[in-house]
Amino acid sequence: MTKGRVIKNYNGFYYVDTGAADLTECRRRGKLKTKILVGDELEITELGDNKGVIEGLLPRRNALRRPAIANIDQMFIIMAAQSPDPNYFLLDQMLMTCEYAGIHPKVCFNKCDLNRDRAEEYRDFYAKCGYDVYLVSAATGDGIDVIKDLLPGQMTAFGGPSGVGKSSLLARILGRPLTVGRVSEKIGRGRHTTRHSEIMLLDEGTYVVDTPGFSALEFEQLEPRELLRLFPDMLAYSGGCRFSSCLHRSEPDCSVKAALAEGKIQQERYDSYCKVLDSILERKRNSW
Ligand SMILES: Nc1nc2c(ncn2[C@@H]2O[C@H](COP(=O)(O)OP(=O)(O)OP(=O)(O)O)[C@@H](O)[C@H]2O)c(=O)[nH]1
Ligand SMILES: [Zn+2]
Repeated sequence: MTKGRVIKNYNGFYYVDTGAADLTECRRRGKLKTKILVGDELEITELGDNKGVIEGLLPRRNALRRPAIANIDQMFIIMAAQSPDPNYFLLDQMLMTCEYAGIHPKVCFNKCDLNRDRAEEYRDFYAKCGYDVYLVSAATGDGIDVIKDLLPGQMTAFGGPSGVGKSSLLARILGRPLTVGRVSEKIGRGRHTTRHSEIMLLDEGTYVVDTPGFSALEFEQLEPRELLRLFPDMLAYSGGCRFSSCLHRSEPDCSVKAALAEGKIQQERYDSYCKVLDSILERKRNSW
């Protein structure tokens, strides 16, 4: 049996990178019931002629829901320093979506040529929350090498809201337009312009994946108690609350609110937490 990773799912076939020069075109065994995602690591039986059968999935380390991608080693949330202007709640929602998937993301501010001061403000803020923040400009090339150096041996995903310059940034990082990939050359399909998630194989063991349609979870569906886990900077202070059921909103003797008062938790983060908590509680009230 051979181990490999699903790079692309197309027309019912899974294209698997086994480290060989060519991808292996696989179908799944009928008895295999689990849904297979792009990024999944699996065991295949090779049938020769770059064809194979998927025998089973290796355990998943994490999985994004939208788009569905498994086993992301690192994820960058891209924001713009300006146009579109960043905002804390939007970025918090994207960070929460990653944390929910089991991914502690990094943050990258693009368009720093337009407003470096604001990018630095955000960098300092999110560094205090425990996130690595990178300042770049796809226009000038500033900071791009630092990102490139983080890629070898990893599967890296890039996500972010529309218009932040994700395509420009990826083109800079990859040194070529996003719509032409080595993967599609390998499959022999040449140029393609569809934007479903497809992993680009840069080098052995180095993958880059775009996340078209990446958007925040519908947090209303979460349980109130699940929410704090999505804010690692606040979770760290929750151990000392008087009530084990504390939602850190209006309960007395709350160690999260104490940390907020002492400036150990930043107000904007707590505000994001409360905003989402309120929408969850509102949904619960309405469903009774
Ligand atoms: N000043 C400046 N403009 C940039 C930079 N990066 C991208 N842009 C511009 O921002 C606009 C959006 O860039 P795209 O790369 O298309 O952005 P995108 O995030 O892929 O956009 P979607 O396709 O909507 O997801 C374009 O007009 C780019 O020229 C940058 O670093 N600085
Ligand atoms: Zn509390």
